Amino acid sequence: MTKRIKTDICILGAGSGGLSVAAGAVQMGAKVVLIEGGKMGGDCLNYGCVPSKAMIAAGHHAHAQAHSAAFGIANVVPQVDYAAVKDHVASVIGAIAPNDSVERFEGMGVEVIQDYGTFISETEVQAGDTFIEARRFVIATGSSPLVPPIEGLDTVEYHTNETIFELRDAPERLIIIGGGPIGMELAQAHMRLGIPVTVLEGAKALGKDDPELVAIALDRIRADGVVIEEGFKVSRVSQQDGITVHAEDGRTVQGSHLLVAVGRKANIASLGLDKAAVNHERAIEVDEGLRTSNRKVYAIGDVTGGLQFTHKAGYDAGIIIRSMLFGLPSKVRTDHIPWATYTDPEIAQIGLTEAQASEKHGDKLEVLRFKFDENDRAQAERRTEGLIKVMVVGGKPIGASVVGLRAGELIQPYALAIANGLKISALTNMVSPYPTMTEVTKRAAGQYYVPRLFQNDFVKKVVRFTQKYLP
Ligand SMILES: Cc1cc2nc3c(=O)[nH]c(=O)nc-3n(C[C@H](O)[C@H](O)[C@H](O)COP(=O)(O)OP(=O)(O)OC[C@H]3O[C@@H](n4cnc5c(N)ncnc54)[C@H](O)[C@@H]3O)c2cc1C
Ligand SMILES: NC(=O)c1ccc[n+]([C@@H]2O[C@H](COP(=O)([O-])OP(=O)(O)OC[C@H]3O[C@@H](n4cnc5c(N)ncnc54)[C@H](O)[C@@H]3O)[C@@H](O)[C@H]2O)c1
Repeated sequence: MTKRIKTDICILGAGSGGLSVAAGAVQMGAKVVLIEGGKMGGDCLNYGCVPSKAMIAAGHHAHAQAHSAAFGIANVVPQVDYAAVKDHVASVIGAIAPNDSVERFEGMGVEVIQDYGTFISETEVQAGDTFIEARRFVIATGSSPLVPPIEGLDTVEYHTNETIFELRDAPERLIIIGGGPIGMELAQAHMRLGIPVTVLEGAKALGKDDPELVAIALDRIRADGVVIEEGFKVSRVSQQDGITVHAEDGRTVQGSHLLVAVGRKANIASLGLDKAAVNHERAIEVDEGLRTSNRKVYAIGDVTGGLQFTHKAGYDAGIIIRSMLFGLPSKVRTDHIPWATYTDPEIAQIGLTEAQASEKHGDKLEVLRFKFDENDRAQAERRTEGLIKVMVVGGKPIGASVVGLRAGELIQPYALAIANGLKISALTNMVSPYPTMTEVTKRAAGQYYVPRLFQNDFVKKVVRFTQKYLP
């Protein structure tokens, strides 16, 4: 039966971005309709961040069993039950799912429609038999795995992030096409669970991060046993001795299972964007305030392209709530959005990398460096492979890059500093408890003062003078 709804805000997509808008807007008094065609929680909860980090955690435990001898504890060969690991993954998703559930959002007062939505005009969306007119629309439909037109791919059974976490029989040998964050995180997790993995990367693995840091991470990932073939331009895939992937240069790699992880495509195909007068090419085009070419329609998160992270979708949500609910001008910025790749060691980045900062600021750039082997906690943990670099211009950090144990946590003081335009002295003024890994963030900042204080003749003269005459 046809139903018609008039509302303040209608959101398409209940993933990281859409849920944040819905929760914020309804709790501040707006009437909100939330349309979700797939699973509540979107990619992050069901096929992305959560299952991948749960698998990484399982891999970490298996790896620790096999690598404890240096601590005086005998190594053992871990007995991995792949299906039980998947039960663990499912139970972690299950533990978080209530936060994103229909019941929770209906409890807050959101009207949730479980169907796919499509624009039928500039002011109306249809979802099943329901027609929704809204003062403002939010497109938060996310992205899907990009499956490139590789010859023969459609003749073999392949996985993407949408199916790999459902697989319960352990692959004998896993091939992953794509050495980005998805490929490398899942490669190392599987390897540590006892599954031989080969990653086929067309260019450079983890190519979006600082190459010096990436080299440190890749050394350890290779030491775990992952084979990483870079510059591997896939020409075709065939069903031959299991699955065989062929490169343009004649290399071939065989495996029992194939995971394709070569990037994302925005979920825009069935949104009726032309009827909504929303400009788009590969992703939805938005202005600085995340408004589309139709002023009533906003777009946030993965569907806009750019940085595709859960915390970016959540940040976008805050920007448009300000604008939709209070009419206040608000602009997105991206210089303060960090990211982390949860390989072991992790790699984390905020702001400009050294190469980007050098290109932009030339001689004005100072790069501060601190290695983890000078950190006592890293020594105690036997995790001394690690490096932090901080890019400083005019006394302020404009970027930081970290590789090492818990880099995703260690980047956060710099996330705070860059978000608030703090000087490098804000980091050196901080007192870190000893012994913690976070001390590396302060010690890196401290390098700023080494030439200014410890290698400075003028300072030395002043100190000699004061030592003569100070009572
Ligand atoms: C394997 C993997 C690991 C990842 N790990 C991390 C990580 O560790 N940290 C991190 O920050 N990011 C990570 N990401 C990225 C993160 O998952 C995304 O950036 C995030 O989910 C984007 O949120 P979103 O709200 O834009 O879209 P999504 O979370 O994808 O939500 C979009 C929702 O819209 C729904 N939808 C689509 N079309 C319609 C329609 N027409 N009508 C109604 N509903 C519709 C979809 O079903 C979906 O539920 C990972 C991604 C993957 C694939
Ligand atoms: N820890 C995290 O925050 C995290 C983890 C996973 C994913 N993500 C998000 O999901 C996005 C998608 O991840 P992704 O790893 O799929 O994409 P990506 O675009 O980051 O990396 C894809 C890789 O595949 C390679 N590639 C592309 N086509 C290829 C081909 N035909 N043959 C061989 N290699 C090919 C590219 O050179 C690139 O290195 C990320 O950019 C990120 O925004 C985040």
